[in-house]
Amino acid sequence: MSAKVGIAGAGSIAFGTAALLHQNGHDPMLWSPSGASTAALQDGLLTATGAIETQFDSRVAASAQQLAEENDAILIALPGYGHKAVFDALAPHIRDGQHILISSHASLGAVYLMQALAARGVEAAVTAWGTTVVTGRRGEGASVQVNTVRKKVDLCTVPETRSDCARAVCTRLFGDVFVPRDGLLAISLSNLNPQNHLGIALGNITRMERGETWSQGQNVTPKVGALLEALDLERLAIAEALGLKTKTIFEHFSQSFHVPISTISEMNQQMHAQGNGGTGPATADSRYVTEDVPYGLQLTAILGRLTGHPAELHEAGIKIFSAMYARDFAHENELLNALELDRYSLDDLRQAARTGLLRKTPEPAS
Ligand SMILES: NC(=O)C1=CN([C@@H]2O[C@H](COP(=O)(O)OP(=O)(O)OC[C@H]3O[C@@H](n4cnc5c(N)ncnc54)[C@H](OP(=O)(O)O)[C@@H]3O)[C@@H](O)[C@H]2O)C=CC1
Ligand SMILES: CC(C)(CO)C(=O)C(=O)O
Repeated sequence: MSAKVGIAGAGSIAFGTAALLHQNGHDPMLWSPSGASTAALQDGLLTATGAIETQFDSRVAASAQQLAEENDAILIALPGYGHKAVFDALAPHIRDGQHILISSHASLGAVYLMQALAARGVEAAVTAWGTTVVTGRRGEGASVQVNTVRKKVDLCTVPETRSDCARAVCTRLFGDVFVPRDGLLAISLSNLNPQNHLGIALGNITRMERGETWSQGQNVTPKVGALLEALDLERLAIAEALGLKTKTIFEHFSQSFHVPISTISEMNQQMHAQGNGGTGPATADSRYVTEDVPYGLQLTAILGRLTGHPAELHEAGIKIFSAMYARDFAHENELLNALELDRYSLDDLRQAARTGLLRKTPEPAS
């Protein structure tokens, strides 16, 4: 049966995911928070090329309220720095039993949203994806180039009692690609973009700043690849300390970009050779830094400190980019700031990762 899916966002992932939903027989509706990114759909068909080839007339929402009210499920598909504003706009209109999917989840955003819903007495299931189900870039007008449809996407749901039901919903909408993970901390640690983009942006910052057109995969040279592998070891050490299973960087590139396992540099050279190595950012004002540093690296750094496995390269990346951009990326994260994370212990975070609600664990009576 065809489902109505509201998509908050109208950029590359929103368009690509709408195309996948349409291809799977469902009925997407897009919402652009400013209205700017859906303007091209007023008199144009959404046109996908690449890994998905389709063209259709997409529904467009005029407001967050319309998006929530006219759809069965809601997918959040925009950069992490827009999540809080979009959750605040949607939360008053979400109803009992509705499914909210976050693609990709950033910085315990699912907890922020669950708490807003709990304050209204609404019981909805919030599902966090470790990444996106497609990759791509929006092109001219209402077009999107879909570079890849992933074979595996990690997910978890809060409250965890809704996990099976939420996974069934995701599978019906997007296909049998979802791998259940053990709560929101596992999902946070399974998003590899922040660490990968740290190495890629650091190694290519002058290209970005000068607005050059450059191949991302080809420029994961052996030394950039070695940095990505070292960053990965920090992330895996934190996951292990938390008793959580997450994929390695080698599995990530192999499952997302369909290349055999080798060194990370060689895998990226192979992606470049087969045409899905992607194009790197042509501006320093890129989400590879402005999203991934505050909304990705920062949480890994916090978890590293809490578990006694400091993520030194991640921490150094936050400091280096803060110096380059003259910003304080460690304190820019609107979601973590709103959750006041430093008031809570690691055990409180572990609970919240399953329930969606961040509460102080009562001190044992002395
Ligand atoms: N593109 C890719 O291949 C991949 C992307 N991702 C992740 O997926 C997510 C979406 O990425 P992508 O679609 O490429 O990003 P885009 O930059 O294309 O997203 C643009 C959308 O984000 C909205 N937006 C931007 N800033 C804000 C803000 N401050 N408040 C509210 N809305 C805002 C825009 O709003 P408006 O409509 O008002 O202009 C627009 O709808 C990101 O988290 C990204 O890291 C992960 C893996 C691959
Ligand atoms: C290009 C790609 C797929 C890999 O870095 C990506 O994750 C992004 O655009 O955010």
